[in-house]
Amino acid sequence: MSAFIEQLPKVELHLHIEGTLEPEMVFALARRNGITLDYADESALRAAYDFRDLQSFLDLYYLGMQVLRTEQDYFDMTWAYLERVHRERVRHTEIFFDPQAHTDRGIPLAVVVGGIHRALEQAQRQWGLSSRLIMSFLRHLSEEAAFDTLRQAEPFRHLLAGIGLDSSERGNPPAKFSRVYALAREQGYRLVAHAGEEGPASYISDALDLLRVERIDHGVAATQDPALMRRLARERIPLTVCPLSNLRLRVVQDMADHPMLTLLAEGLCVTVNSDDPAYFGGYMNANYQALQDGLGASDGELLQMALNSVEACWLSPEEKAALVRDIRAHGQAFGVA
Ligand SMILES: Nc1ncnc2[nH]cnc12
Ligand SMILES: [Zn+2]
Repeated sequence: MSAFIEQLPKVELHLHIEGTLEPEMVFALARRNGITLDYADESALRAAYDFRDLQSFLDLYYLGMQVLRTEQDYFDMTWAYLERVHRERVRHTEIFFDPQAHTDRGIPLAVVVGGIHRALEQAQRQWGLSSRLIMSFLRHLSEEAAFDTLRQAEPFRHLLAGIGLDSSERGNPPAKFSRVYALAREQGYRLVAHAGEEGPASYISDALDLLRVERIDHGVAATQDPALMRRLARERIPLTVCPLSNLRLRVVQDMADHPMLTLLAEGLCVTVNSDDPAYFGGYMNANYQALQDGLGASDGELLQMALNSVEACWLSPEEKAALVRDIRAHGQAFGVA
């Protein structure tokens, strides 16, 4: 691991907290909750992490999170992630959770949000590691179910910075949720959506025009549409790109084919993120390292991506300025402009 990457101050903007459940924790929580799993042990589960596409991953992701039952389970999962990324010099993180994947199993939203929020607060107190929480709707479910979830979230409105849209992209276009997004916008939520991961470039334009999102999660399909790329660059719409996720879900066949540096060279506000690190082979450092090793990204390009993450995040201008200073000082210490 390069010392430049290890010590670089980082911001994460695309992380599904349920995607941080390592097989060891899945088994520990299953034992604690008296749940029998279909896999013999941790290594059998890990061996199943060989994905053909997004759906084959999602099937296992929804299965793994069924071990989460109590407020303490949600705390432990979130705390394990925060401890890990604190060691990787992550200074700020914006975290997705999938409420419907829990409430549909009978877990109250108060349990889910309570456990996650308690861990986020402790990380802020203990290490000054700041965070925001983003509630993500499952796009394979109905518009009505998303409306219902938005209503259920009302008591927790003050703990939720924004809403997102994830799960099976193809066949579930942004238009399906335009009315839900309009209501969430009225309620003061910030808006993001997954678009252009497996789906077409038109889903990116639709997320901008129909959902009015301020950031696109993934967005790598933008390379299919030069006019869209120019628009994303001109409007400085951030893309929260996840290199190892794209490789493991076969969005790209090889890291050498990844469009990250093309997007950066075209002037887009691209950022580096881990998506579901327990499933895709690495947290933040590993994603930066993969761009360097597999794509030949220079330290200067990685520094620019780290600065882009600060630009794209939801901290105050003062907090952003402090982070920019630290990232630039890190660059100077390594002789990178
Ligand atoms: N990469 C991804 N795409 C869509 N939905 C997700 N849920 C968790 N990870 C996801
Ligand atoms: Zn994602």
